[in-house]
Amino acid sequence: MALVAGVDSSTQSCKVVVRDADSGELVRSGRAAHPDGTEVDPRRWLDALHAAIDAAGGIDDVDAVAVGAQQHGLVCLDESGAVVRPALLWNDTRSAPSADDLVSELGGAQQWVDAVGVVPVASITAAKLRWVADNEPEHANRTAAVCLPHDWLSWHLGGASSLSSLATDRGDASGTGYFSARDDEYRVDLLELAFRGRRPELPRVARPSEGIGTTSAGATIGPGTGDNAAAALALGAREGDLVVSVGTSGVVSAVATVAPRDASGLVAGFADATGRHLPLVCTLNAARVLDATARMLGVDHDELSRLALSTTSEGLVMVPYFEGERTPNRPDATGAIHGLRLTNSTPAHLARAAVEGLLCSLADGIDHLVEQGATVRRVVLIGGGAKSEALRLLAPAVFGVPVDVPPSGEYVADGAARQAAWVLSGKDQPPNWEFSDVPRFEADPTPAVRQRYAEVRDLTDGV
Ligand SMILES: Nc1ncnc2c1ncn2[C@@H]1O[C@H](COP(=O)(O)OP(=O)(O)O)[C@@H](O)[C@H]1O
Ligand SMILES: O=C(CO)[C@@H](O)[C@H](O)COP(=O)(O)O
Repeated sequence: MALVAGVDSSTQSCKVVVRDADSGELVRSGRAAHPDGTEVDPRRWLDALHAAIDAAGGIDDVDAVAVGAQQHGLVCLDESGAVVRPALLWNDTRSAPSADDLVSELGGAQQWVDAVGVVPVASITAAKLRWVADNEPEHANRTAAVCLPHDWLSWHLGGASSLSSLATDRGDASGTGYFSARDDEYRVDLLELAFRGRRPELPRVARPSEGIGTTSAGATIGPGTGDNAAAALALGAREGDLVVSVGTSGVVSAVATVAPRDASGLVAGFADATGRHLPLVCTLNAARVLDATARMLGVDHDELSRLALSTTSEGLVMVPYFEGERTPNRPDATGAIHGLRLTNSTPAHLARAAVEGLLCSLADGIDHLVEQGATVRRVVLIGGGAKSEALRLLAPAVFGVPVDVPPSGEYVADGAARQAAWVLSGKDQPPNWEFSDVPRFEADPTPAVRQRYAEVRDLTDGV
């Protein structure tokens, strides 16, 4: 039996799954925590990867491995391959003014969409490069190569021999702001614009099922990809499937054969891991809104969910911009509670408002994707937040459509494992792994909840 391993190096933790390459059956798994914070030394990701691999019983017996990881994070390397400064993560908003500068320097949002399908916001790698160039010129001058979290981990799995052996894939490259998913090529002019004339080496963009190296134990290393592209691959997403992920980020994405061109910047024109496109809306505030609300109420997640389901919100609305927001682009916004009355000032109402506020921000994301031409055949809910029963039960009410919730699992790591099996097979298409029956959640739509959220959403913008 050939085995493959898949990795999800996400914002909060590293997860490893080992699966049968032919059937996809789960053989074993492991995980390890990442440090907190919006800048992280990549070597801590490597520590967590090794700890997660150990927890999964090792990967010396696998034939192929691939890495999925959080998108956009900026890893700067010097001539020797050493890390120049801690990686700036996708949810680090200090680069917001740099993003605005880049948009105006190219002539506006439409110019960026025409060039790379993406309008820079703080999360996009190009904005982080500009921030380093303007604020840490000594680090910028030492930077000989730039890559993304998954590129860097794959490179280390393969021995990290030289900068020229760095490789990435189209899915993750499309989140940099200097790669066009539509034209399948780097825009070195935009890299230079972002890094103020510097031209660091970039990872080679491998084909979706191309091996990019071997581990010390001889396993083939797949190209890997960004976490959202990996999740789509795991779920076998087809046109009409909207994948909603509630992790640290809230993401709504859909595979498409045509690249979107959204000059409003709400929908990013990323690529998927199979050669198609992955129009995507991403928020900064998702599972941690529930974490914070549970903390405020002094309860655990199960109790938060029970409280939320024990009442309606009765006019209480939470706007969940706890960490600023990316979609809409309000990096300085804060969270807010609206509509407090003596009658709704209870832990249960607050719990309900938190779940509904989070779902309303995701529902806005669904609307944006539909406005960009996505069709909705089904909505699939994944990510750590989907473990909340309240989220599962209230999602179809707030979204106004039935919601499929696959069994709790590591879909990003699974997508990476499926890519590894694809690389191993040498075939045109990923292997046909069996999917178990997916429970469908249905509920009467509650448009009044969204209406009330829309009335107050824009009242708090910055401090
Ligand atoms: N039962 C639960 N209800 C709500 N949130 C949960 C539950 N269990 C875990 N989470 C949250 O899910 C998040 C982790 O999800 P995950 O998708 O792994 O995130 P990431 O990919 O960003 O690292 C954490 O914020 C965690 O607190
Ligand atoms: O920035 C994006 C997508 O554009 C995020 O989806 C990151 O890729 C982080 O994902 P999680 O760790 O929250 O799953």
